[in-house]
Amino acid sequence: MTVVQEQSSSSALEDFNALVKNLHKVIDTIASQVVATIGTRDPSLVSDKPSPPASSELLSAFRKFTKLSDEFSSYATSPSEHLTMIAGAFYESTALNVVSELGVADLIGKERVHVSWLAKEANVDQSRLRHVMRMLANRQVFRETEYGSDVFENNRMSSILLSSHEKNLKGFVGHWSDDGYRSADSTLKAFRPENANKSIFEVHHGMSLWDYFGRPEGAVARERGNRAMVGAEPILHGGLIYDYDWAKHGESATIVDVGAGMGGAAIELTRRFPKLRIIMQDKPEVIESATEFWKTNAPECLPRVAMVPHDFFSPQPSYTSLLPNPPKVYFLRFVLHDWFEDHCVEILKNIRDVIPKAEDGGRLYIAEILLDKDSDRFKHMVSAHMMNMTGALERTEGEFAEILRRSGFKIAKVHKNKGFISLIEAVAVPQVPEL
Ligand SMILES: C[S@@+](CC[C@H](N)C(=O)[O-])C[C@H]1O[C@@H](n2cnc3c(N)ncnc32)[C@H](O)[C@@H]1O
Repeated sequence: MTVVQEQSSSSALEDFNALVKNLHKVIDTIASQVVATIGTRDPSLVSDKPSPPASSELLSAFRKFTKLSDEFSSYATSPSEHLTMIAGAFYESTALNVVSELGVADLIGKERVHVSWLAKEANVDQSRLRHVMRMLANRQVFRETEYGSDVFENNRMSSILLSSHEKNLKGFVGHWSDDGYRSADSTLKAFRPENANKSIFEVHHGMSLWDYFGRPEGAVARERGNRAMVGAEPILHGGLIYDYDWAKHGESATIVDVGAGMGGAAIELTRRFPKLRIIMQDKPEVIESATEFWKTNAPECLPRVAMVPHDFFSPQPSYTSLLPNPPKVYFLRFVLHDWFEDHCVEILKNIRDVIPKAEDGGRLYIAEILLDKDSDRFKHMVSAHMMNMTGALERTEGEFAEILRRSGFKIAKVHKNKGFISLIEAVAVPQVPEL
């Protein structure tokens, strides 16, 4: 055991001063960029207009700010208050789930409405609903016209709970604060050594998330999970689609989106690159929902998309005999973070068997959150959610390098872009290691 030396008060002060200096720096960047770049963003948060895309500099300043301000708040609160806030964070989470399930944002629409009317329409207790609405308004979700007025309206945050919003966050909220919340109840039990190879979800439900999704009683959760990936699009893709030139593989190249889900990424890609083709692979029931989703939301792109039921643990189709232009590019977004390392290797080896050589244009792209020393609360929460639902975690670049090495690939480049996800570009190495 190492004995930790107590930090001297002068070095603690130095740390604090450095933190304040860094915070000032990012606040200055944000302030000047907000004025210069997104001057139209309504600072009162009342507007329901989508925010214009922010610059990389601004997004990176926002990320730094969240991390530094969290650190700063630990100086500003007592340890007991700090821990209480962490212990009680689930109250905000459940409050959000309640308003999402009740459809409060839809009921409010563009009006200003009294909580008594809301409670009547939603058939719930008025004083409890008021309490929840006020707690959320205090966290900038909904706005009470004046404290104590009991009159609420939607704002920029609550507007993404509107069902009419193509990328509404209702699925995400349910997936995290209902399905995730429930199985998180078994966290401590899952930490026992006998459960090391199971996700918390599996310990709780006695079956994996994917098996649960495939059963009739898991249909609601599956739909939420699928919709979560679409709703999370604005948070997650950041620069994935816009900062990277996907057309460099050829204007009408074909990309195989492995474990594509509803095609959250594929929709954006086909919209942005009007000749690009995508082969979307996923489980049959997901492909069925995805087809319906595309018919409603992106019918104009559908002719360039092939929806293919495919289990990524079975050999990849080679497509060579089927297409004049067989695919050279394989893409996995938020797939590997669902799986333990050995499973990831299995999935990637199946791709390795069919992907063209690097010199012939073969490329594997993995879009995932990469953990590093700058990772903030958001990234750690996503990682905790993965540990809960699927057993895996978010990974570092080094951990991906090892998974790729074992699968017969190597990293060619890591593209950092706006937003949370990084894009790992990998190429096949001639020899797959025997492991
Ligand atoms: C976290 S979601 C990511 C979806 C999509 N790539 C995205 O970023 O929106 C993981 C996806 O893997 C799919 N999946 C799980 N097991 C699979 C399997 N054995 N074969 C194919 N897809 C699978 C799930 O159905 C789900 O759509």
